[in-house]
Amino acid sequence: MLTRQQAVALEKASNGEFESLSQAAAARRDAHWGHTLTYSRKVFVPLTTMCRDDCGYCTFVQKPGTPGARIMTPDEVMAVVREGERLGCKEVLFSLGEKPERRYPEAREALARLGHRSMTDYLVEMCDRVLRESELLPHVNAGTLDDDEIARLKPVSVSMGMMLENVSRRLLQRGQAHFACPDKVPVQRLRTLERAGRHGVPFTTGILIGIGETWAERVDSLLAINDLHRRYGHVQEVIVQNFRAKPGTAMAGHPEPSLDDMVRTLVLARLLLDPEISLQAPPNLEARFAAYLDAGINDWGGISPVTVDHINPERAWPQIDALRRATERCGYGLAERLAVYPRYLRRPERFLSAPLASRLAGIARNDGLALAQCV
Ligand SMILES: O=c1nc2n(C[C@H](O)[C@H](O)[C@H](O)CO)c3cc(O)ccc3cc-2c(=O)[nH]1
Ligand SMILES: C[C@H]1O[C@@H](n2cnc3c(N)ncnc32)[C@H](O)[C@@H]1O
Ligand code: MET
Ligand code: SF4
Repeated sequence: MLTRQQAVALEKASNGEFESLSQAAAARRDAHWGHTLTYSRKVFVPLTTMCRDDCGYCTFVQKPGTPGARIMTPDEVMAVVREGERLGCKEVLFSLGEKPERRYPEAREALARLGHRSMTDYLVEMCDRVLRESELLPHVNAGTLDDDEIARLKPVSVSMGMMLENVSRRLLQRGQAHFACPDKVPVQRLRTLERAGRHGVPFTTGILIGIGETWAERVDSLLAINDLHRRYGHVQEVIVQNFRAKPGTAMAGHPEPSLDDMVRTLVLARLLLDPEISLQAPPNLEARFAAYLDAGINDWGGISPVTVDHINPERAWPQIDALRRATERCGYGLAERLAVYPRYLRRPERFLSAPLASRLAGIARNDGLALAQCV
């Protein structure tokens, strides 16, 4: 739809030019996804807040020795899951710090008390427990993963995710967002994305904008995602997320991207990515989120009636009713979806373990979720 050169040149497009591109993006969304926006009703489980990385924008991460640094116990996890079940949630989003046991003895000790040697081992156990003891479906957002980790997580989760963030290597330099972050080295992120493709894992990824990257680097990040999707067919959704500056972080004084920047980047993403890739932007990180609809998004991501957004805890989710009204005012409907997109249910032999495939087929039948509309 757009060449790299055209996409890079968009940085300088006038408002008038952008207007027509935004219409093209919305038309591309309508043609593929119809007039329905989706969301996933979920609970958010921050399995551990300890992390071996130190992203300049992150308030989720807590250093051992501070009160917030911990690993949730199985009982704590299951209490959240049961509350989600009571309120009709269908997804458990496990989001966690990356491999804290490789950096901190405190993390190794806490894991040992739970009977494990790595966070991934514990994560596999908890996903399995969620599947056995609840109706909810685990989705894993654990950062970079190796082949063995993906192979062990695939049978106990319906999908996995990891934000690419950006392919820019500049951001690893001292004073930049990803300084001292081994898991934010672009080639490591890309390898995880590729491994997920080879393992046939329905995958959520995306870019974080406003962290010091250039427009051309956003273009290259989206193109890298699209290339991997063309090889493996596994990228179910791409999130375009706006950086929010947080007090107490290295990037507290860094400017946040404007609404116009977000809208332009969403248009770029919709026009660069293959149309079957769902395009998601979070409604809780921008008060005027309804403007995203004109830029071609088709999904609002996970919304929880139970838990806060642990990554952006100061940003409350909109109530689902309010999201529905805002979506309807723009002429679109709102429908619930599962953590895994429908097209993967049509190719279960590659993308789902057999028990999960039959379980999902049952849920889709019984709940009449928005499964028909997309390819
Ligand atoms: O609906 C989803 N939302 C996902 N989200 C969005 C999340 O639910 C929230 O919308 C954002 O964290 C808002 O702060 C992610 C956000 C990330 O930054 C990284 C990974 C994910 C993964 C998912 C996901 O798989 N499904
Ligand atoms: C889980 C995801 O949350 C995103 N993330 C982490 N910190 C912030 C922030 N301050 N603002 C917006 N998004 C953030 C990153 O993209 C990470 O991959
Ligand atoms: N640590 C992982 C990442 O940055 C998971 C989300 S951040 C809590 O990708
Ligand atoms: S964003 Fe993820 S990888 Fe980075 S510090 Fe926070 S928890 Fe760790």
